[in-house]
Amino acid sequence: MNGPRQDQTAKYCFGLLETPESTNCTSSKNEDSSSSNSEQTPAVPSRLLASSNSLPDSSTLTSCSEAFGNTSAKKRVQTPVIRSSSSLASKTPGTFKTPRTVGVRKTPKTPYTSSSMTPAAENSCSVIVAIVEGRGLARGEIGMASLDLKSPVLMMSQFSDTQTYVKTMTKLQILKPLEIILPHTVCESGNSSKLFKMISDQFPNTNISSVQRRYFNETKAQQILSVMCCLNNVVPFRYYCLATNAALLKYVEYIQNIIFAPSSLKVVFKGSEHTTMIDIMTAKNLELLENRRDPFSNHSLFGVLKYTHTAGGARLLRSNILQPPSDLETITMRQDVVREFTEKEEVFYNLKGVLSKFLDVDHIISLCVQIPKNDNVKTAESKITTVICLKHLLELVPVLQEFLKDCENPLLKAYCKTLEDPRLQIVLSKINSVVHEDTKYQKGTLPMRTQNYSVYDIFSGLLDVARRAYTEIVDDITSMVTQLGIQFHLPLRTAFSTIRGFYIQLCCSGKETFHAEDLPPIFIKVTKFKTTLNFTTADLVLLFFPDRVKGSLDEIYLMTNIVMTELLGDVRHHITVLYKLSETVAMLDMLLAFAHACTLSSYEFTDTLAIKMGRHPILEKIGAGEIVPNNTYAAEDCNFVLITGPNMSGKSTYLKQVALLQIMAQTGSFVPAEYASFRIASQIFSRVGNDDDIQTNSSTFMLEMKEMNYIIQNVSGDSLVIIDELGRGTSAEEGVGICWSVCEYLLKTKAFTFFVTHYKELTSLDNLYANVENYFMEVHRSFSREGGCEKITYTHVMSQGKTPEEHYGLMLAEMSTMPKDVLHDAAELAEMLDRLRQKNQTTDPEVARHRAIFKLASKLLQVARNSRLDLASLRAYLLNLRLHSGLHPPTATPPLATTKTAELTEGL
Ligand SMILES: Nc1ncnc2c1ncn2[C@@H]1O[C@H](COP(=O)(O)OP(=O)(O)OP(=O)(O)O)[C@@H](O)[C@H]1O
Repeated sequence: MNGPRQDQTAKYCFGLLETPESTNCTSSKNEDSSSSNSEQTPAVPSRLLASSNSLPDSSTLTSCSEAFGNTSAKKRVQTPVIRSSSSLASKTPGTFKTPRTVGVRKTPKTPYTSSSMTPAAENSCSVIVAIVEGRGLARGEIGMASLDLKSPVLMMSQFSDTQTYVKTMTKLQILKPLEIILPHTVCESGNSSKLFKMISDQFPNTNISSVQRRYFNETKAQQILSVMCCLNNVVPFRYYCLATNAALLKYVEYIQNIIFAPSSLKVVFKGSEHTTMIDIMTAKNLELLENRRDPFSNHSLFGVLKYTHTAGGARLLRSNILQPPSDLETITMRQDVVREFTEKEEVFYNLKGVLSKFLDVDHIISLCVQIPKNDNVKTAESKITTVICLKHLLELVPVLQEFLKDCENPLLKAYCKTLEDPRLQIVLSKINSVVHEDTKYQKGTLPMRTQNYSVYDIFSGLLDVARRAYTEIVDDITSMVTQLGIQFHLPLRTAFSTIRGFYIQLCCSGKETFHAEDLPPIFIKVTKFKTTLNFTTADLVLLFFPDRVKGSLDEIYLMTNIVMTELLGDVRHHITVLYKLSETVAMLDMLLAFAHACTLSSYEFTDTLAIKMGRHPILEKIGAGEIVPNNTYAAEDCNFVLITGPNMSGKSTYLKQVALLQIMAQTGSFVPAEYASFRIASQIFSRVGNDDDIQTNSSTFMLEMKEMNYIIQNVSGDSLVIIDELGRGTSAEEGVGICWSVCEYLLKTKAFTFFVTHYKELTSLDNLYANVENYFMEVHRSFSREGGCEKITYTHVMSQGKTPEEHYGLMLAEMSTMPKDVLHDAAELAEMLDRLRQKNQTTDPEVARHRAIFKLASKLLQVARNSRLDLASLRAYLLNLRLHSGLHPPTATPPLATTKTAELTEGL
């Protein structure tokens, strides 16, 4: 064990070579605390320091070096805490920049350092938490990493949260952090995020520090953790929680000055409460958000369900697919809503109609809460637009409420009540006191600009004059463009963009196509955008743009800005009700989308997974050819389903179908099946991928092993696991060995596992384990006279038992142009190996008897838990069960079902 790993002392290196200076960090801390000049902060290993940019523009921010007892906060605001040692940085290849941290609140009292621990410190907080939130469509996706300085356990979690951040706050309450680290972008003064504000409010005694967002880097985290994690520890493939780890670990090293030994850190992944954890690889394998082959196609689960009309609804759908709820009450409540929507067609269409008019509520809220650093025409314009959009939203609220008022579902009633909140109307009347009542939100920059000056003439005649001047100018431009259109017989129209100003647009999407070259020379600066040609004329540029138009508009905006700033200040007092509105609209939109996608949806939640005639939802969306439905069954007595069958018979499709239907059911959506019963899964795992991971430089085999290790370490009794062709990246013997031991590991758990394999040896697992059930994909062979060879027809039907097909790989190969003698030799060898294998596969009658007893006992238990039959039917069913148990000779009594689930059990 004298390899290089041992030489890495208590230090992880971010792609840097180790140098002796790095070990001096701890001892230098005390020297640093007496210094007031943060540039000399020796707490940071100087060789790693790199240049830092200017600090966030905020007078409230104080330097993190306060943590080390420095006093001159003001000076430190101007001077970055961690500075580069340029000479050293330039000498070190690939120097890693240090996280430039800024303590937003007071000094954290670090109770524990790697070198000392006082008794008093033992009871105090010692957890440092890093949090990051996704952006754009991923907003609400929270990554969290926490490290208890008292024990080297790194807790990671990633979950979807609402705009009220209930889950985040709950988690923080549990963690009781000493310090919270956030990306600098969310803490910037005047531009701080809602998450930052909530944390500051709810954790007034916790230090909050900001770190440059670029340190929330998932690739770096993987590098760091690969060095720092315990050898058997596996890090989940989840982007945001990984990203937080990079910032957290770097922060702990540089600011708390704590360095962990390599392979010493334990990583624990904790998903969010009441949601199912789906790791990023599984999300990719199952094509939850994106089609694997074509990222732009909508052939993904998200694409199947995306009938949403609002951005908030789409975001909610996305996060629910990635993290479906796992608490029964939530799911059944949603199911009931979807059912009500499907039953009440009028309500469905009315709600759909009004929701399609909604704008992105979250975006409008964020515009309302952002305070620009400087006021200028652009920010003034944005404020007016925000107010008009908000007015538009609030005017839709009573309409939405009206359509919901007769709904019976408690969830819909609660949403209706939210919409009744008088604060919504208070905000609207405040807006109406400033903006003309007939001002309407309109699509497009030009119409919106015209609306923007529909503010009451608070400044008596002044604003009116400016407004009139602007209208005249716009009228002049419009008539000039109309004239040009008549002159050149072209369908021209006036257009406007903030960057370009006024310009002329020619639409080329109709019957006639226009090319830039064919335009008369009067038209200049021609650009093509999708289906339009955009251009201007010298007259338009000279006469109207920019000064005349811009001057009058600027005047309007600046005058209106004063009013708008005051109005938005008032709106912010009622911002919580707007967040609630946003949540309501998003949830209604998502549930309506589920109702839209609904075809048949009859399912319940029990302890059994039983799907009758289930179909693959994405395959169905693609709509190429007939979809063959299949049944699925897994229960306590049969929680391990082993599937064999020839290539192309539909095994992988079937596996994914099971997981996709489970996810759909847990989101509250329909499932494409005749009937289904699900057991709520706390985690869904998959090992399906077949690509080499170039990014992490892993071979196929290495990747399979990593993924399997992750599953093994995290699987629990209520997980759903799908595994496709494990072990194919190595030799057949090793592959069988690995598969066998993985199967045995999973068989010890109560997880529902669906395992697809080509290794026939594994089918004899059912001799040893009564909870293994073999299934196979049926194919039909026929002789094709035309081709003079055997033909295979794929039925895609799954049946119970082991596949009778032999050497199907060779059959497929025969269809290729492989030389006949090579194939002949291969067939002979395969047959020889088969004979050997069959010799070892004999079923002991005693084993078979034990198996039958186990099955009967499990079925009886299932009946006791789920039966809803009357006494006579139950008696008949139990008699039938005994007769078919294999413990007595069966008679001709037809099977009777207790519930639909039991019916399926029999059917399968
Ligand atoms: N139930 C089904 N109904 C209709 N088409 C199906 C069904 N299942 C699979 N298919 C189609 O059959 C083809 C092969 O399916 P799949 O890749 O799942 O087979 P496989 O058995 O996993 O193959 P291999 O062992 O080579 O990986 C796919 O094109 C798929 O669209």
